[in-house]
Amino acid sequence: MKPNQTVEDEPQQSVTTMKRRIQMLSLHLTPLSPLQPSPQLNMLTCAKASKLEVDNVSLSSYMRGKNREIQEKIFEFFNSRPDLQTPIEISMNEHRELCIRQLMGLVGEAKIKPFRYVVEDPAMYFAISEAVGSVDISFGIKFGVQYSLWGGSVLNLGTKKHRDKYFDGIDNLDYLGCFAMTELHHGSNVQGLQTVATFDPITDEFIIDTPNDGAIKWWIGNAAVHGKFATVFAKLILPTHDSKGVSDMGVHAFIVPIRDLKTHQTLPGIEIHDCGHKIGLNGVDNGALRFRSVRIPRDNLLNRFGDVSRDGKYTSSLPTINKRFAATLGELVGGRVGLANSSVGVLKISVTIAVRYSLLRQQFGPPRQPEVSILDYQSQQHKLMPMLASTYAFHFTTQFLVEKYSEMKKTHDEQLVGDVHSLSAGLKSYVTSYTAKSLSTCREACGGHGYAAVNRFGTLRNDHDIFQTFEGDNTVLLQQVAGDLLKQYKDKFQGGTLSVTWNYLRESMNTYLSQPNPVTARWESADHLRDPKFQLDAFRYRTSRLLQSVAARLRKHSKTLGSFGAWNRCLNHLLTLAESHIESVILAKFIEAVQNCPDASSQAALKLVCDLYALDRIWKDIGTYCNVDYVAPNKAKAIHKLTEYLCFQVRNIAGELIDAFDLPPYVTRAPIAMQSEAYAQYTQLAGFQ
Ligand SMILES: Cc1cc2nc3c(=O)[nH]c(=O)nc-3n(C[C@H](O)[C@H](O)[C@H](O)COP(=O)(O)OP(=O)(O)OC[C@H]3O[C@@H](n4cnc5c(N)ncnc54)[C@H](O)[C@@H]3O)c2cc1C
Repeated sequence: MKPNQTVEDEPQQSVTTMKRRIQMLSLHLTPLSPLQPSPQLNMLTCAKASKLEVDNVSLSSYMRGKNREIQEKIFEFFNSRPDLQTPIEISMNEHRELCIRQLMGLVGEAKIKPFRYVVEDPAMYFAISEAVGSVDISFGIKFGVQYSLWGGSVLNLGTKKHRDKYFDGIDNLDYLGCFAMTELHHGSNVQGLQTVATFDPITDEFIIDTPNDGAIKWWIGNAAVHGKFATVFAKLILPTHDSKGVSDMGVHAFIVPIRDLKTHQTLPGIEIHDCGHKIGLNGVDNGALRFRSVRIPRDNLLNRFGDVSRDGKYTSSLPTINKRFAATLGELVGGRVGLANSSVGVLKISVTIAVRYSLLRQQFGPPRQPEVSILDYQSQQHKLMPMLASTYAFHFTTQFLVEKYSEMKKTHDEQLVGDVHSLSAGLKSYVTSYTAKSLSTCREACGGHGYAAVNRFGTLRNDHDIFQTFEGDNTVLLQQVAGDLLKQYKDKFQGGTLSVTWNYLRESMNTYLSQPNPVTARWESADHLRDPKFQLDAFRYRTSRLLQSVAARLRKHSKTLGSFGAWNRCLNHLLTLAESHIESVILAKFIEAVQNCPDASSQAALKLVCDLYALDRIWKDIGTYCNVDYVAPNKAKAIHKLTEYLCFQVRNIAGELIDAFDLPPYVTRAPIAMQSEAYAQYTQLAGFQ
């Protein structure tokens, strides 16, 4: 009984409450009579009545990155060149040839030369890469292999002599190249690579060898058909001076010419085979490479982190194999930043097609009234609106990642290096997994027409799927994030400082780990639930709890299982921790983006979307929150109701939110995304006049 309630009021209240409950129940149990308006539609009308007005121009200008102009130039160029557009049906060989022509067209005809941006202006480079991937994902990956992997390894792992010798050839595509790290037996475990590069002091050369079939370089992009060079990762072997033995200096990178520059013939000692037809990305020629005593000059060692002198002495500013290995791999994080960024690009395209079509498509409706748009169904909103909200959330967070990466490239600040490494691993993993799942959801949300190849979900899904695996398998990358969190946690206890993205854990040691407050656990007003402080606290509380509990479990299990066994025993827990942390970072960045938005109407729209992102995530994990008494049952119910309401609200501005991505029709392309002309396009394509 409430404090101001009288005893006489009570039975009256109970009767009213009971009546209301019976009414609610009967709504669920009674089949809708043809004359009755559906309760869902009543809710819709309500939601529509309070529709936000969105100033599309300002929202879209807030969303535009500062490098939008170059993206538009790329879209215009390819839009004007039907001969460079990828048809729906294309054979593997034709697709490979088309991809190389697309690349040549970009550089030679559109005069866009991205190579210098790899180091000088990464934000510009990633913007170009995202736009190129919107033309064709195979083209985007081929572009990435040339400039980010092959070119990036030369710039980031080599020194001035390499830059001077190779820059122009890579830039103008005379030196098409590959990045040969993975072997048949080893992908994720790069330290397990077996290819060897043995120094020969007599000839001043390295001899590259594939010691067994397991060491054949596998999956190497650009190798099967087009590549002239490869950056080959191999164990550096030096003869020792004192005895007949040799010493293994760990994995290093070497430039190995694989085809003749003029004749394009495969060079002696090198065997190249085709990895064949793949599930997707068939415009990229992945190949396998075997080396038999291939000699390369000593200068071809990419020697930024370790060098060999003429007399065979090894020098490095880094003291151990592990440190050199970490530094080498650390220079390659640009690829992950690019993949996270491009994956958001794919998600935007997919959500745009699905939402546009869902607004247009009508099925069923109240009796004797027009049919309703399928986006008016609660289930359709449930599939697509949180996805739209996540797309916005990822957009702002990957922008932040790109900024941090660019800053790191300029300053080489050590703390930033660690921060970007972990953030890029976490975001690449989280975003690409999310996009991969969403592509299937979008296809299904568009019904039969979603299955037509022309509407693109199949190609997008197949081409994007491998984003989850290359540049670091997602499950492996998440473990790096978890490992980093645990290290920071331990350092903190030992008096160290936390890096910027992890700052919130400082508080977690105090506030977040205290028992949940039983009073706030019951607060259920919309104002409270939509307060960014509540939302962020909830995300961070979950991360902090997971961190503390997994640390305790690891300590306990390592006594009996050793560290490897204990890690494996807690693996799922560790992965949940990493995802939870990444979600905390994503929400923090989204909230910041909402707060920084200068236009009031755009800010209101973004706030709505951000609230949906936050509450939907909390709702998805509501069991955890309830189990630890962070959220009481009444609050859980309020979160659910509010999430559904926000879905309705976001649905009402879904068209505007999609338009703010500003994707030209050339990029979306799917006829079902063509707004009002969708069906006309469709029938024309099928051959109807
Ligand atoms: C189309 C394509 C293009 C590619 N291009 C290139 C290229 O140009 N250059 C290049 O060098 N490589 C390239 N690769 C290789 C790619 O980088 C590797 O496939 C990737 O690193 C994963 O390694 P793997 O295939 O050995 O997978 P594995 O490491 O064998 O993984 C298989 C499964 O085991 C799981 N697993 C592995 N280790 C662990 C662990 N510690 N804990 C829990 N689970 C684990 C993974 O999660 C995964 O589900 C390409 C691959 C493909 C398919």
